[in-house]
Amino acid sequence: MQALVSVHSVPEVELVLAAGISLIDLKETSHGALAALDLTTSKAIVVAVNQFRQQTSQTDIVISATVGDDCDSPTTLHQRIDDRLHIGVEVIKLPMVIWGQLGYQATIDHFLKLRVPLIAVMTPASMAAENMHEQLKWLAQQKYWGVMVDTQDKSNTLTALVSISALQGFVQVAKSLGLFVGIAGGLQLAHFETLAALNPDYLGFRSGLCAQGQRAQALLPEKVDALASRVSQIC
Ligand SMILES: O=C[C@H](O)COP(=O)(O)O
Repeated sequence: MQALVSVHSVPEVELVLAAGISLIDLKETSHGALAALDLTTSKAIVVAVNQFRQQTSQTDIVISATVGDDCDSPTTLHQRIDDRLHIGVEVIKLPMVIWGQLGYQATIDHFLKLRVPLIAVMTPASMAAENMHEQLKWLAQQKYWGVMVDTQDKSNTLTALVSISALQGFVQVAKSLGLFVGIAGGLQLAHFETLAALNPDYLGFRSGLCAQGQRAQALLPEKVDALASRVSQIC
């Protein structure tokens, strides 16, 4: 299992890479849950990751990016995805309000046909929905690369909103369908063991690694190190 950490600057990605975290997620953390990071900063982060790759020959690093909590049109979505792929982002995360909306299907299909790895982000409420299995099946049929659950309201942790058994069902079904599956949403380090036991492909973190548990604050090196060490202990 791996850990994903959302970063919003070059110093942050350097900290995270040095600790041994392999899933690097570009995100604007000052507002929203899946806000897109500006392209200039995103590009600088990608350059820093590529330098690190060259220096260390590490091959398991993956760079993902979000494209916004919402979007105003398919054209804007196309542009946002294209821009990020162009600078070297490898995986694109899409919120449910975008991937679940018919109006965006043609745009999304375009990138799926190009084999661009897309992650569909699901809401906590959808974990308990009767059609959760069907939705995962549909995502797999569409050839999404992965799926993850994440919270929108960062004042609550995922575990306060979704039962462990519902998360277990989500992970099991997604994995059986060949989707790369992640769990995130206000997770603290204390949640690590319980959620890692569900055997997702990754756990995603931001708030729980920041000063005062506030995702807009800086990442704390000791917490990033503690996360990396927990990951290495179970791998
Ligand atoms: O994709 C992972 C998220 O950025 C996690 O953020 P969070 O821990 O603040 O919910």
